[in-house]
Amino acid sequence: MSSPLPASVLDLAPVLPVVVIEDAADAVPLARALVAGGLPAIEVTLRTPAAPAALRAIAGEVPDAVVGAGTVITPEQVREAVDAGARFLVSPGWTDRLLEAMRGSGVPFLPGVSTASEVVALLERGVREMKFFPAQAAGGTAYLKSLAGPLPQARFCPTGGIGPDSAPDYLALPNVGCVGGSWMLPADAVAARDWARIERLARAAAASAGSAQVSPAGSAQV
Ligand SMILES: O=C(O)C(=O)C[C@H](O)[C@H](O)COP(=O)(O)O
Repeated sequence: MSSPLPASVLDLAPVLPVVVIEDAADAVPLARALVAGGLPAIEVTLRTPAAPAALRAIAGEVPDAVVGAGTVITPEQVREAVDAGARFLVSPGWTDRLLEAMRGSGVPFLPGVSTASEVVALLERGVREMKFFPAQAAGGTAYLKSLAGPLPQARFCPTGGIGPDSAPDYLALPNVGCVGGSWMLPADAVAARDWARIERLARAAAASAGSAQVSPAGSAQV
């Protein structure tokens, strides 16, 4: 069996690849390429009909991966994802109904925020770890630095528009635990099933995270 997971999604790995899978047959080789490149925590978005089968395949066949579900926006999807083997849940936003389902799921979760009021509302509900989405469009590192003043207890996984150049800047912030993104999974590489290229890009992403001044709380590995 796999080792126990950290209680927080932010402490799984510094870089969380965000995967969109059109063909469930691609799930296992894609996950193996990410793991081989040093990215063991993998978010499979529930944006495609293939997603539940992809989750199930990775959970069953890639023991070194820690697979979770992204784009979880309904309580029904919480159940579907956990049933398929998701070991963490990520959402681009949140509602009280969704939060209740995520809390009841038994796996760590990250609701998404993009404003100070949403952060305050989650803190009020006892949630301190959040996805910051869409990171670049919502204000990037400058916005997260500004939040750290009044709201230092909140920690984030910024996602959305992050690339190899900006990832280390995010990871250097004290209120960032990990960054998410799809930059190591170009659509043409996935379409061509170029797993070797994806492994190279994953390795570069993992290395750039290693070169950032990661805060101690964000540096834990699986
Ligand atoms: O699907 C979700 O739940 C989302 O919230 C959106 C994703 O996190 C971003 O689409 C990934 O960002 P990119 O690296 O810009 O591709």
